[in-house]
Amino acid sequence: MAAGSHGGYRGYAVAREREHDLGVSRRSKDYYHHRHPSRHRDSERRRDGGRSSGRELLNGHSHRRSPHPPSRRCSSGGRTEDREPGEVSSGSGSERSGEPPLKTRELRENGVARISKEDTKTSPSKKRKQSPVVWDRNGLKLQARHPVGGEVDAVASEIVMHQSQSLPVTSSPSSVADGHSPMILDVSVDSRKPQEHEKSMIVDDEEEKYPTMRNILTSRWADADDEEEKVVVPKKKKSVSPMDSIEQRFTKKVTSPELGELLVPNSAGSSSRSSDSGVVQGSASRDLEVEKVDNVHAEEEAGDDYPAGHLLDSDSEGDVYRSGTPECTRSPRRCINMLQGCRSVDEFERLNTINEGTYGVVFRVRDKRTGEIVALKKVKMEREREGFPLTSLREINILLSFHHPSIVEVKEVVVGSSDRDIFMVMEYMEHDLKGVMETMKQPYSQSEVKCLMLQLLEGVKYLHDNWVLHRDLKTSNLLLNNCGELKICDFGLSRQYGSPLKPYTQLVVTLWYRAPELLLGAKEYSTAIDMWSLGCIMAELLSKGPLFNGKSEIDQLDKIFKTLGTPDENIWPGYSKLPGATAVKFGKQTHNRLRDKFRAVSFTGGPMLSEAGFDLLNRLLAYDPEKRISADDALNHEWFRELPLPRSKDFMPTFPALNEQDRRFKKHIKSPDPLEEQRMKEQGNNGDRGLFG
Ligand SMILES: Nc1ncnc2c1ncn2[C@@H]1O[C@H](COP(=O)(O)OP(=O)(O)OP(=O)(O)O)[C@@H](O)[C@H]1O
Repeated sequence: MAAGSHGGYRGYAVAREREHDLGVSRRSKDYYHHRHPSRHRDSERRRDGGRSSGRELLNGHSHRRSPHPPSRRCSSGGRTEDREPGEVSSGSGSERSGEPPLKTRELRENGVARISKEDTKTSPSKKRKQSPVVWDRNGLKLQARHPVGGEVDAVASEIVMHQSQSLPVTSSPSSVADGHSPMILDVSVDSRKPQEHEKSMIVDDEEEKYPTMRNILTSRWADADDEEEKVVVPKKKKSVSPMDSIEQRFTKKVTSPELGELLVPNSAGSSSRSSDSGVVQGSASRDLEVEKVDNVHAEEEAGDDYPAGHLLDSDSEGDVYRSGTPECTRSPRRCINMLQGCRSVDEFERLNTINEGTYGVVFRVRDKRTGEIVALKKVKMEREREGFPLTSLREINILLSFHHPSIVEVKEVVVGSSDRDIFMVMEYMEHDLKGVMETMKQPYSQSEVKCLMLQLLEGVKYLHDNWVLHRDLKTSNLLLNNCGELKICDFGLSRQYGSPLKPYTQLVVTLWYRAPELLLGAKEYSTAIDMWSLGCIMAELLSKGPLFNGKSEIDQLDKIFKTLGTPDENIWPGYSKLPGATAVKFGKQTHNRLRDKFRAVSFTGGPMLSEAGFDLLNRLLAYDPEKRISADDALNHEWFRELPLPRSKDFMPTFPALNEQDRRFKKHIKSPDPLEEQRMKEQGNNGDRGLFG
């Protein structure tokens, strides 16, 4: 049991008063020394009052700059090695450029970075990190780099979801060495599909209109080994018959499916299978088909000719592009029965419903076999006309691939009695941050916020290092347990991003946490959107209330501008070119008033934030996405090194397990969610129609 759990919540309040953000427990110091030995030495040396050096203009606000601006380099190896068991890891054992994944010298357009080709070519020392997840692109020929190097047919590179193949916590894409997308796809245009290729270059929305073969079998594990990546494996896949290939895979896997493992059917269209834990009878209709039905992305819906229940594997030739007959018989090697080998949901005893979100309902259950309490998230299918919801597929794909202490773990996928009952089995967490804050009388203290922010930043760094944008970071998507651990959940809106940036939909991120570039219509965006959300979350942790709680996009922008000042070309080059910048006239607010909300010293009980803390907050909320601090740099920010030091997880407050209750009908003020917004727009019930109607 965590030390902190002895005291419970009442003890916590008393302890917090005692701490009062000044005294730091010896344990806490030990934690810090242990965690950042070199940083501590540095900070000892630096504690000389030289904190008033540079000044920098962020958000039009002149503010103090840390005397030791966060190094663009992140301390790497030491941090990982020195970690206490269970401590979050930055996940970076690899080299760092000191810049966010996409950063090299960049061209700027609409305030959003575009990578320059010359730069990518002239950075031979930088190595692109492989993305763990590969989405197929219809109309494009996918050539995936084999984990041990070289290019292989995308189908050949299928990777079975398997615990032992978890993506290493260490990763750092750092940069792009060859100017290709970090998706590791050598994309050559299928000459038969010129128009499709052109379309795919236009916008993400467009690209995603196609019923692509996104599937959870094409995940790929990042491989930090330079040498291995350089090895070229001959394209032997072409010479292997599809059926051979399937059979090989089938015979290898069918007998003992591992947790989360996805199996290939032994014959086209047939999917009878059993597992030792529960027989799951299948049929073609039980298979899952990846269908392009993404509620959020304003994407074109798939043709009606895809029956529900098939998952198509990637197609390296692009020849099933929007094809109307996805039956396995037509293209057996592409048919993946991802349910094969999955356990039945009957193997779990339902304890209670935790919550019902937009994309699924979450239950607390007990695994009858092991007695373990886990969370089951049922994938919502009713909104899908057919096929498997893309959002859920992405979530399953990413969560099965990722293993990090700050990211909720999906253990396996299980199936129910009906074709459409698919569940993710996740580690169970007692609370989510939003629920916890609603029950707290006082906000978290600075040292507690530091503990939570460090974990959050570690998780986000891991995602960004692995080329994934979460795109919906908010307090209800941050789970907490009574061991003081924070884990990011809900990857329904997440997606892989690449280099160069491509246009993506703006309708992502719950309104209150949505970055200004999204609100202003930027279609090219990157990791900075998640960092903005983190700024909003940090402020919320400190004040126990949302920072910008707009009711509509315009209201949201208005609230941001009133607090941070109205942006202009000086503080945000490219701002005036953003579609929304001229669409609405906002009142001119010249000052950044953020400091008024977070005082360095508070006599009124309001949230307190030191200069360094304010500096970090301001950098997270920088208007210009290029100036916005990266997760890597934020982890190295002075604030985490100054007193009060981050609280040890062991001493974080504990609360009665909120998730043992049914929280579905609890009334709370909720930020409009992108899916709800989309629905309202579809229904023409837009209230405030937003910047773009
Ligand atoms: N692993 C878990 N353990 C305990 N509770 C969980 C877990 N995963 C999710 N929950 C609870 O269920 C809620 C909804 O989960 P999640 O956000 O994944 O669903 P969603 O349908 O995508 O929700 P949203 O509408 O916020 O997008 C969370 O806020 C949390 O309270």
